Amino acid sequence: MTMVLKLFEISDFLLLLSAIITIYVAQYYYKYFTRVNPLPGPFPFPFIGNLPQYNLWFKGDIKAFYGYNYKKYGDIYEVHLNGNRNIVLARVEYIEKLLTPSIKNSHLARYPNDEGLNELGIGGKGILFNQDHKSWKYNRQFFTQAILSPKFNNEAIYWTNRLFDELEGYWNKLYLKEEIIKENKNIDFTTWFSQYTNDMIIKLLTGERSYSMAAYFDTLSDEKSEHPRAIVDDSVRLVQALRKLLVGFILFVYVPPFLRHYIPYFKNKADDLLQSVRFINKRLDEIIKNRRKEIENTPLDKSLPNDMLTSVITANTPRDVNYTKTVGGEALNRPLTDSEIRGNILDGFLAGTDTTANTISYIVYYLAHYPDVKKKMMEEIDMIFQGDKTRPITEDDFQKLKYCEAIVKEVSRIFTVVPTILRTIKKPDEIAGYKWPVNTFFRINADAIHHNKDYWEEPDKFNPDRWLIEGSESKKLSFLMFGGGLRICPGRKLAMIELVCLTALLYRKYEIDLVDMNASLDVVSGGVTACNELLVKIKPRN
Ligand code: HEM
Repeated sequence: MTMVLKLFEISDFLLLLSAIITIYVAQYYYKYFTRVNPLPGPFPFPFIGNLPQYNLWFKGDIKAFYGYNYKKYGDIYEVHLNGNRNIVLARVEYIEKLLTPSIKNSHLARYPNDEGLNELGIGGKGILFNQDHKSWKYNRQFFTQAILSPKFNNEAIYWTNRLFDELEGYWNKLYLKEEIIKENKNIDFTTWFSQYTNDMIIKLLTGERSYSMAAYFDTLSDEKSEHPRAIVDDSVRLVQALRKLLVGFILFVYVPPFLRHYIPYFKNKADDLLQSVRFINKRLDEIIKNRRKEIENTPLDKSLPNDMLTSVITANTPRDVNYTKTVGGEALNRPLTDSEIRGNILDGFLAGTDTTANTISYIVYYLAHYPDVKKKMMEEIDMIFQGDKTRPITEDDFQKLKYCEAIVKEVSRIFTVVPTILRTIKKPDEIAGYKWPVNTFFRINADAIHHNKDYWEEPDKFNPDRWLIEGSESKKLSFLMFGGGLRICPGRKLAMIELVCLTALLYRKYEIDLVDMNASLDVVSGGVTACNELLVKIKPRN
């Protein structure tokens, strides 16, 4: 009897469960088939949308996934991921409203919701993850003021040279001694430049030295770097926490709170990330506090360092030459709080390291495959430096390195490091010929736009010269290396300084060859397309 009851109970339970699932599935597909503006796209599954196609077929590679669907479905299609309907756009005519630089443009949000980012403590602060229009505008004003100032640019050129000297010091010991050159050792270029950009951005943003390159050198060499171990370890801890946040924040954007809070796999990851954020905040707060003290103790007539931290601390104080009385028509003439300052510094790190480091790897890859381009570049470099392989690069040199600049742009067009750009509309609007409700999530496929023959002549040809032909400016919004509109990358000048100067510093002195000319680029593409490894051999140029 109890057996029968038990069976009855189990079958009842299964019946109930299957009824719930059937209702959910029916409701899911009812919503899907009655959605506003149905567009072509891969067919979604209940609960998981297009996750199987994205994860199983394309191994979570954004570039490959959106590239494949673009070929199949065209300039406008939809995919369903992470509980959101993504409208994917690949024509400049479709994105004008989203990326118009007018202050009247209200489509400034990136993500459909910011609950998770707020929970992580990075939403509503700084600029990168800030979806609050007023607060974003306020912070962006000071970020831009700091990073685009001439003295910041000079600082960037100075540190590009200085850290390159440090890098060469390590390379000399590891790869370039007479007896080692014969061994023809492989260098993982990507890892070195990832460490380089960490050290570079931390110095420029905070004025503090960090020792990522030294730490990497220490892992490769028996002879250790000259920097005290404790200082190296301390800076590595900060960089590791920052990198964890950079890679992991997406968990707080797309994974539902229930999973983050209660399901062990997600909860452990979420807790780990929250701990990293607490650590980062504590370290940055210490740095901010110390700098405030240093500034207070510096007489008004004495100049201050040129890093971003000093600029944002002194913004809207008597030290500020650009005292800003209004921001977007509103009186916001107060200095930034510590929490706002922290948000801006954090954003500079998150947005300014991997983007730059990976681009330099792609430049090396393309130059190796296009000897004619490399030859032309060498002519420019040799003309400017006249055989001097060691003098620091100046602002004047940077301005003259036009072909190097064209190479940076062409590599970024043909192999785009940020393949898609995101916007969510916060009021209904007509976009790409359809009327969309509030909170529609758009993904602009920069990669596809960069390869569209309507905007580019022979789009698949790697041709830096296209950037130098007078009067052949690319069509508005067809080049999205740095995004566009009001949220365009504020670090673009810094990025160009780093990339152009590094290209010249590297090639004026070294011959750089790929270890395997037949290998394609080894990349994984998320928000940023990251190079896993780029093995090269270097030797001094004759
Ligand atoms: C090759 C290097 C770089 C590339 C390709 C790049 C690309 C981008 C792109 C595509 C965006 C999104 C723009 C949009 O949504 O329209 C962006 C935003 C941003 N970038 Fe960069 N970036 C680079 C370097 C840097 C550097 C060096 C910094 C600063 C230190 C920086 C700071 C930022 C910030 C703070 C944002 C957010 C802007 C906002 O939301 O208002 N980036 N970047």
